[in-house]
Amino acid sequence: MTAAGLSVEGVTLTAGARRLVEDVSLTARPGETIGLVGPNGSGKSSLLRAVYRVLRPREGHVRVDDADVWSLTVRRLARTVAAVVQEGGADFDLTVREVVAMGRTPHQRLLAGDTAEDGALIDRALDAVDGTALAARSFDRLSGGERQRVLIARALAQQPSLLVLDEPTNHLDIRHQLDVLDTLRRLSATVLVALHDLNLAAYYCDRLYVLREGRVTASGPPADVLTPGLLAEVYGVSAEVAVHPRTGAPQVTFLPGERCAPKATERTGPDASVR
Ligand SMILES: Nc1ncnc2c1ncn2[C@@H]1O[C@H](COP(=O)(O)OP(=O)(O)OP(=O)(O)O)[C@@H](O)[C@H]1O
Repeated sequence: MTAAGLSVEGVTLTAGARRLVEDVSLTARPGETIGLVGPNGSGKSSLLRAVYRVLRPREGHVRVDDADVWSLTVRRLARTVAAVVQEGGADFDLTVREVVAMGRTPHQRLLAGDTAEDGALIDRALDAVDGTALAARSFDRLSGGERQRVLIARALAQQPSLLVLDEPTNHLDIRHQLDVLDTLRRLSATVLVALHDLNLAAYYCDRLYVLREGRVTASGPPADVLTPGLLAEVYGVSAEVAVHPRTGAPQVTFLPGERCAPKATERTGPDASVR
């Protein structure tokens, strides 16, 4: 598995007359783990959809290793980019192992079955999400968290150069959240992941992009981005941020009794520097 560079350049996404994302630029160097954070409706899922080529930008480009994603064949795209998305819970009527094996399809010749190497990759992907014991179970009868882990295993089996994940820790208990994020962190692939949990984002991501109302409002290493001022401005919450003495990562402690309103998006004063 190799890692790809990602370059999102001035992307604007629309649905009818509505602008979902406006003039967003983002880069990921090969092997980086990039976190997308921001309030509900800020455009994270829409931006991810543009990266895995479901939403075509109205303006701008998404390039993976310098190739516009819209110029790739479907097969080439599937060998390069894997996605774990929120709407991925389709009814498959397949066993867990069969669902994970679907990740190998882009690498196989037409009608060729799984090779021994495919089998080993499927086993390894299942093991990485603590899913070996689920292998013979019906995917449709799994719990929400079990399904989520299996869909992550399918993406791992795909051996992508770029892995795009929308809230992959949704439905997972804390142990499995940490296991999944540890696994992503160890991958050589480039990872773009939308996360709501700012402390997990701070610990696992090399850099963060903060979206607000469809625009990037701040970006950089977590320690630079996750400041009390930014959290008040973007989320309208009071928080303290300290470097945790054991993990070395910024740790956000929310102060629920001191909620404040998010600031208006118009930036005319000195605060414009957070952009
Ligand atoms: N197909 C669509 N038609 C109209 N509006 C849409 C469409 N898809 C998304 N939106 C709107 O675009 C905005 C951004 O949505 P998006 O799902 O990208 O946000 P998000 O940051 O992922 O939110 P969340 O954290 O709640 O998952 C929202 O206001 C949403 O209602």
